[in-house]
Amino acid sequence: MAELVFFSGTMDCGKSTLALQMDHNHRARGRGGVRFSRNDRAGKSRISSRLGLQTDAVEVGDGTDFWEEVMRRRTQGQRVDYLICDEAQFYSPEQVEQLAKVVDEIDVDVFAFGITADFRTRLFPGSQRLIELADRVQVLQVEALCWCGRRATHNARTVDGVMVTEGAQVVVGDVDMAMDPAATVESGHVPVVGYETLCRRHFMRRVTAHGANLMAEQDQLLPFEVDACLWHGTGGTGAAGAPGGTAI
Ligand SMILES: Nc1ncnc2c1ncn2[C@@H]1O[C@H](COP(=O)(O)OP(=O)(O)O)[C@@H](O)[C@H]1O
Ligand SMILES: Cc1cn([C@H]2C[C@H](O)[C@@H](COP(=O)(O)O)O2)c(=O)[nH]c1=O
Repeated sequence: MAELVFFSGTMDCGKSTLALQMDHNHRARGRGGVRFSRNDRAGKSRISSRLGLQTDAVEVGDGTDFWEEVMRRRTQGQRVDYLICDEAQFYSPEQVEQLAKVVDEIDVDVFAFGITADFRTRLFPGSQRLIELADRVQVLQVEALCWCGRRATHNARTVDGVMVTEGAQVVVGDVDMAMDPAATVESGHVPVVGYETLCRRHFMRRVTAHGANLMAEQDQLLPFEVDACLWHGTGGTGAAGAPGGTAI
């Protein structure tokens, strides 16, 4: 029996890699599939993984109707056993309902991949509908990490290196683009939007890796020893993880 599965997690946890792997494995066994994506970082009509793999895909737009897409291909004699749907957080709730219909009415497996929540911790409408309708929501095994070493559960947005909680829901970007705010003072500068995965504690406190390093530098200037028990000791990678630092 066909299934609608939502593979979900934070940014940078391997969703697109898994999408490409699943497509490969199903195709290798003779099944016919169609790959879809929307707003991939590599550009239109692509599915790209940070591991270096990328392939072509059908770009989903506001007008895409998944039911019609599958029926058209089948009418033309193309075999369609499954759909790979990357960046599914950007699909509309109606499009997710079309995916459910494809599963239930014509027995096509749908494997959807996407983040659940935006930089304000609010569900994307497409992800919300997937959570409501999917046969299974599968959280990816590979965990993105916060700078402190804890599992990352939230996607923070930075503008010129500073975490923000206001702005448009959709801004395509990557996790490597956070920059030093001090480097942005020259005139004519176009703000750089980036993302950073954080644990809930540091998301709520708005402490990114850059902020944590700044605080650690300030700590080192203190003329006295700060009680070591302030350090939460989770094995963080930044200087802020060092014993003796202020608890952040
Ligand atoms: N140079 C690298 N070596 C090994 N693994 C890497 C490398 N770069 C990225 N990765 C892995 O790729 C994952 C991101 O994969 P990707 O499919 O692009 O994520 P997502 O689609 O969830 O944003 C990272 O969590 C990491 O495990
Ligand atoms: C949190 C958040 C993310 N986005 C964008 C940024 C990326 O282009 C994609 C996520 O891609 P990934 O393969 O999972 O890394 O979503 C956004 O538009 N708005 C947000 O709030």
